[in-house]
Amino acid sequence: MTVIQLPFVDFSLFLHGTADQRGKAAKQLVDSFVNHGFVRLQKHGISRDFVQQIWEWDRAFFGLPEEVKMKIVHHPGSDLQRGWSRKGTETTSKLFKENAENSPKGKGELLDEKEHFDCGPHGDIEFPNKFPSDKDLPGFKEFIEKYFDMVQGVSLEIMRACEVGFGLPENSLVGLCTPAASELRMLHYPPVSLERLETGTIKRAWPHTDFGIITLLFQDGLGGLEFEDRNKPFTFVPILPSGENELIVNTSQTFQRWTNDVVKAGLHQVNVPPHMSAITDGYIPERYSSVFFLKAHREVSVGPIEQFVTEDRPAIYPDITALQYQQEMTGILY
Ligand SMILES: O=C(O)CCC(=O)C(=O)O
Ligand SMILES: [Fe+2]
Repeated sequence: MTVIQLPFVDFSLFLHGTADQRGKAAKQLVDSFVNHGFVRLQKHGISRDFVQQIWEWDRAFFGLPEEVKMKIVHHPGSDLQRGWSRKGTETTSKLFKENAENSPKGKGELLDEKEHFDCGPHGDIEFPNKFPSDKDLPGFKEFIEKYFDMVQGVSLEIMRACEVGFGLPENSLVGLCTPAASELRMLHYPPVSLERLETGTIKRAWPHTDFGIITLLFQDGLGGLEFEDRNKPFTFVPILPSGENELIVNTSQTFQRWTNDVVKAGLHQVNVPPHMSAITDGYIPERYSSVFFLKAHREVSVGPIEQFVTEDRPAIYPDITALQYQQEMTGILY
């Protein structure tokens, strides 16, 4: 049996290399997106130190008393997610009918065993951010805003690499992402018993694809993220933490729509980490991760862009705005 190896791309070659190196790195990135919907980036410009700080803030936020997190609770609906979503709120299983089809019948709702904090761009007027007060968690808002800007910047460089890799005009993708409408998410997966997972109605996250253009992800040392083996649809391969300060990037639905299915969204889930040694007394330890959903500017269309529409490949998706699309998809999650 051959296990798929997800390629590593040294992104510093795109950021700082010669024209030839930039072109090669961009091609590797785009090939991995097309083939797997996923890639791992090394030397992406976010330091190991900074990633450690993400885990510290993750622990600080999720360690707050429930009544403090309740002050910024997210209310389910089609509005963009802001503030704290408690366990059992977002239900990724609803995004793919295969989840219900594959589950043991009559076992009830398929829930995610996770809580998260979400925020949008600074000073978002349409969907205001909800941060804990300075009294409840001093420094959190400042850290998150700095992190947002940093990772939005890396995302736009990845979009530039996609422009080069696909031979698209400069700014044809980057220009669709400004002003920023992206979302940053901090995640906590509480400890969970194997017994509970074995009911077949609970997963850390059910197989799903994300709604934005691309998703940038850091996971802690425990692991658990898995991507689809496209040779065997709806089966999954773990992305083992390599210890290399890697940034995992997956393609999402807006990219699939823009490229008229040339770049398909990467299907993924969060499962029991593959090393059984991580399991103590029948419990899987808690896990932290953080994701950044690069989103198109809200007024931009998520229909196919002109370079991906030809006589042989007519437009598959309708022209609706990124905001309409996002709200439609968010509503399905509850
Ligand atoms: O925690 C992870 O590794 C994945 C999270 C995820 O897929 C999501 O929030 O969309
Ligand atoms: Fe996801």
